[in-house]
Amino acid sequence: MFAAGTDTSSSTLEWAMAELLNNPKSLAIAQAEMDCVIGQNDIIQESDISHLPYLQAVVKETFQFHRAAPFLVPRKAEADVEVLGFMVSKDTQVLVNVWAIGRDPAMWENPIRFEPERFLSKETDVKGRDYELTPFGGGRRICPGLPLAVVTVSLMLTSLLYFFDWKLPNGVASEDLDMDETFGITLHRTNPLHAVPVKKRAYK
Ligand code: HEM
Repeated sequence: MFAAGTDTSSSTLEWAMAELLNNPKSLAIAQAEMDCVIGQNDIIQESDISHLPYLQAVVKETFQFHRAAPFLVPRKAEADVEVLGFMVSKDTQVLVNVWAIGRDPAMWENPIRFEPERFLSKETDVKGRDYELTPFGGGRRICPGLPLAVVTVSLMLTSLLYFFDWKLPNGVASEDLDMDETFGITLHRTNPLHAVPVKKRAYK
């Protein structure tokens, strides 16, 4: 439970920050939205998230682009079954490559570009009903931490962007930020993100 709940959320948050630093226009839009919605309250509440559509789109785009569990949890076929013309025999172990679904141009326009805007005009959600976006899996074994994870990633990201501006260290240009991925049970950045916070407002 601890491994399933911590590594996945922290890795998703790190990817979200990396993508925003790599895409300064998206970062500016997300921060401007927070300045407008949360204003000078200097405190963030869970209820603010529902008023931050761009932030929600950034979180969804991070889930779509960097699936924390790229192959979900292995399944076993209960019976012989045909899937898309392939015969899967009873008892075969099946891995669902949701990472590849997230990069499939047949499913997504510009799949390898970080574009939160794609979610502003779509109802697609991560709750296991839209098969092109299942970062939490689906069916009976869907991640039980889904609601908690969506809220914590959204709140942590909002806190980082509302209270701080962010720079890359040592004059690294945003477009040069290394975005290499390393696969395992969970998917990580190959090199941890180094970013410099610049205090923007005080926490009350
Ligand atoms: C960004 C955060 C997270 C992501 C992307 C994520 C993703 C996943 C995925 C893909 C699965 C497998 C589902 C399947 O194969 O259909 C899973 C299972 C699981 N997750 Fe999460 N998870 C996250 C956060 C959490 C949190 C916060 C908790 C608990 C507090 C949690 C607890 C679990 C547990 C217990 C399972 C195993 C469920 C089972 O096998 O029946 N996860 N998660």
